[in-house]
Amino acid sequence: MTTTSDPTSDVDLREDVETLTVDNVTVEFGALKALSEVSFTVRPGTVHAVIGPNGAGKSTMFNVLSGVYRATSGQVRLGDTVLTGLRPHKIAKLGVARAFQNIALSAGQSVGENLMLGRHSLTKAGFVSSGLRLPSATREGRRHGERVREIADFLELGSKFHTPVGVLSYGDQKRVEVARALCTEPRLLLLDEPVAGMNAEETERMAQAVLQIRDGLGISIVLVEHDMGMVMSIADRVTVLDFGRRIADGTPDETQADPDVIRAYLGSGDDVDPAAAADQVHHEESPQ
Ligand SMILES: Nc1ncnc2c1ncn2[C@@H]1O[C@H](COP(=O)(O)OP(=O)(O)OP(=O)(O)O)[C@@H](O)[C@H]1O
Repeated sequence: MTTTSDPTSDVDLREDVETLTVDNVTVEFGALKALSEVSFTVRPGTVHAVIGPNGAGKSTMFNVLSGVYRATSGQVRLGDTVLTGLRPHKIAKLGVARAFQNIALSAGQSVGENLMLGRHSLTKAGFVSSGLRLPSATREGRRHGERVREIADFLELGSKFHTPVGVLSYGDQKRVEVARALCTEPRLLLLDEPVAGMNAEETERMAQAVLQIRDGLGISIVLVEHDMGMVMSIADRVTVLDFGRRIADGTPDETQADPDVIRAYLGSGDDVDPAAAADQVHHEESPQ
C-alpha cells in the first residue's frame, strides 16, 4: 500500500481547493454534548481522518460538516466562506460532496445512470431542452457522459458501467457511491466510514481509491472512520475524538503513540487495537 507522505510536495492541487477550518465546534443534544469545542484544520489536498471509539462524535462531526446538523456554537469555514448555518444543498454547491455510510444508490439503475444522477447539479440544459433533444442539450449531455465515464474508469468501475448497481458486490457499490460524489466535481470530499462492513480486500481497494482521488484530482478528503488500521495507513493527519472532545491531533505516527488515544481505544472495549494498527502500518511501510 502507498504510505503516508507529505502530499503538499508532490500533488497537483486543484486551484480552488482551500483550507477547511473547524473552529471550536460544539453540538448539544439537550443536556448531551456530542461535540465539545472541537477544532482542527484540513490542509488543501490532504486526507484528514477523524476517528474515535463508539459514541465519540464522528457522525455528528460529519453531519455538521455537511450541514445536516447545526453547530450549537463554533464555526466551520472553507477558505473564508462560513459553512456553519448553511443548508446541505448550499454546502454541496460550494464544492463539498459527501458519500454516505449507508449506500444510497438506485439499485435498479446502472452504474452509469447512478453517476449521471450525481452529475445532475452540474447539468445546465433544462428538462424541456433535454426532452426535445436540442443540439445544445445533446452536446452538453455528451460532455457529461464522457466525464462520468472517466470517473467510472478512475475508480475501476468502467467494466461495470452498464451493470445494475443492485447486483454489484458491496465493495463495488461503495465505490459507486464515492464515484457519484466525485461526479459533482467537489473540491472537498467527505467520506463517512467508507470501509464499514468491508472485507480486507475491499478495504485495501477503497484505501487505494482514496489516495488516488487525493493525488489524481488534487482535492481534500475528510475521512470519518472507525477502522483505525485503514486510517493510519493513508491519512496525512488524524484528529481523534473521545466523548465529543478532541483528545489528539497529529500525524498517524504521533496519534497512535499518544497515551490518551491508546487509553480511549482500549477503554472502549473496541476490537481495534492501536498497537496492532501501528504494526500494520509498519509492516506495510517495510521495503519489499
Ligand atoms: N440526533 C441525535 N440526538 C441525540 N443524541 C445524538 C444524536 N446524534 C448523536 N447523538 C449522541 O451524540 C453522541 C455522539 O454520537 P455520534 O453518532 O456522533 O458518535 P460516533 O463517533 O459516530 O459513534 P459510532 O462510531 O458509534 O457511530 C452519542 O452519545 C450519541 O448518542
